[in-house]
Amino acid sequence: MIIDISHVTWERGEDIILDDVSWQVGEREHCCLLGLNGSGKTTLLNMINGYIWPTSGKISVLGHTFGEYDLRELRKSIGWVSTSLQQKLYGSEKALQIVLSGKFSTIGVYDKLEEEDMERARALMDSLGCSSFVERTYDTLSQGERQRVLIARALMNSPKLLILDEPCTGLDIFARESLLSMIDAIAKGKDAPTLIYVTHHVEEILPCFTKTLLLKKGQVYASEATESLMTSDRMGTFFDVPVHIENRYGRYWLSVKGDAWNI
Ligand SMILES: Nc1ncnc2c1ncn2[C@@H]1O[C@H](COP(=O)(O)OP(=O)(O)OP(=O)(O)O)[C@@H](O)[C@H]1O
Repeated sequence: MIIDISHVTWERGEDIILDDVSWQVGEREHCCLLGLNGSGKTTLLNMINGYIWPTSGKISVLGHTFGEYDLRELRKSIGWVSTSLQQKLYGSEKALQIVLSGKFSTIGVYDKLEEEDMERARALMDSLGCSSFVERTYDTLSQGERQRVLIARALMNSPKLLILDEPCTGLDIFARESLLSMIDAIAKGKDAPTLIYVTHHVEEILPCFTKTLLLKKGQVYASEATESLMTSDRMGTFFDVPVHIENRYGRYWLSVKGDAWNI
């Protein structure tokens, strides 16, 4: 089992941020995590990466039960691409350096690099369409270019679990589709990591994400095959708004029914 979360609750004062959450993800069972703002997605990811500890319940990631294993070691096998990571990086660093830092899961490179690390970083950048800006500083890159650099960085360590937290935020529609096709290629690759894709948008759910966890107000609303969740009825009840879901070319497209806000 890649992720095994059992009856996890996280309380902050009077507030229950995660409420009796259970979630299992098997090997290469690429999964989407969908929920509106404030539903608890980031909190759950912080927990999977061992940055916060549950008030109650049990967590095991990559077969290691929390509390019995060195989390710093565990994090080396998890690639995590998120906005908070973007904010921590040094803008003056070259894209190649940023990718190389993924080997040590550090911000900046302080350890010795081997020739094969350089080769791997360049090959990853190549496969993610970053070869034209290898030597450019991070702060000169567009949002789409930055996301690709961060994914290359996350893949440096050949992680077993790759978490992509809203990677399409701030991308235009073509940059989004281009990034999604790269993510699809990673999911289908030989020795692919298990992917967790976090989003607010059903349009971004690629066919490779066969399972979906719907999180609502800190609770698991549903965790099952994506196909069975992506119906107008179920998503309308999930969002508490009448919606229409269409499947086109294997992707789901959501529109809010015209009278939902008396438009
Ligand atoms: N340290 C904390 N102390 C108190 N409340 C917190 C803390 N961290 C998160 N919360 C609250 O928990 C709820 C869930 O937050 P979280 O960031 O996990 O949601 P999210 O689904 O990632 O939202 P978004 O899509 O907007 O990023 C929010 O109401 C947030 O204010």
